[in-house]
Amino acid sequence: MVQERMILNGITGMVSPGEILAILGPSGSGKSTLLNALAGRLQGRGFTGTVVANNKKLSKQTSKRTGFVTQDDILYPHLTVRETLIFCSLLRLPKSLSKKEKTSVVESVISELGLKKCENTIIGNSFIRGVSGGERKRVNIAHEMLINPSLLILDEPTSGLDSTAAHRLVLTLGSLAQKGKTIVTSMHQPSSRVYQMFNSVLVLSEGRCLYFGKGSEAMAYFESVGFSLSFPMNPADFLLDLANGTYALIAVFVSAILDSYD
Ligand SMILES: Nc1ncnc2c1ncn2[C@@H]1O[C@H](COP(=O)(O)OP(=O)(O)OP(=O)(O)O)[C@@H](O)[C@H]1O
Repeated sequence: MVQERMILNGITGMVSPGEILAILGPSGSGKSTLLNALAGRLQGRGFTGTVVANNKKLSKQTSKRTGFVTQDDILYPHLTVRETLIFCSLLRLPKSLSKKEKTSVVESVISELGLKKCENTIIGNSFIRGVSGGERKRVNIAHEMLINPSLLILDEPTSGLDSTAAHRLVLTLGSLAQKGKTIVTSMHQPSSRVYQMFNSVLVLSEGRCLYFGKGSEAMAYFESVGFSLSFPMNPADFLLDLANGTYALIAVFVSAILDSYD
């Protein structure tokens, strides 16, 4: 018999055009599952709850306007960046567009994602040297940008990138948001300068929502409920420690010591 398991429970949140919502939480907390639910990819697979876009239930029409950048890519190592995007545009863009129009969509996405410098470099893999890790992530985003999505969902787009490349990538996401896109991204360990670019954050801990609100107000909220910092640190690290239960453990430990003095 198949055993059922609760992966997410009682999550509520919202995000508007022009904003970046970051889903934070430790490994296994349910970030990818939540992103899949938001994209309507869990329907009929034990998913209960409601996801609405512009006050309407998700439909085929909304899925067509949703771009989903997965954690693992499936790019052809021998194609160049430009060839990859042309190939994808020929497959994904409507038949009503001519080849010339599809190519011009590719041109604008290449410049929007800052890929001009490497457009003729092959993608590569672990055996054949190709684009850098950061450029590869951008190609994945470009892949989804070809369909001009209203909602762009990204699963750990900065994993494996150094802090500078991660910051640059999130700056690009910020510029897409400024053009009116709605961005929802999971992120494992954002630096403080990346964290301050999020409009709102949703912190998950074992499938439950620990915090949903403005990124800039998270620390004040946790301070108001008794979790304050003893020294300055990256808010994202603090939230991850909370989600991992580290602070709760410290609180229990301190109270146990106090009890032993009574
Ligand atoms: N189809 C499934 N069947 C059983 N368990 C699942 C399934 N999908 C996810 N899980 C479990 O649900 C939990 C959450 O998984 P999920 O991939 O959403 O976490 P995550 O926060 O994205 O993790 P990571 O940061 O490591 O990618 C994990 O314990 C995972 O093993």
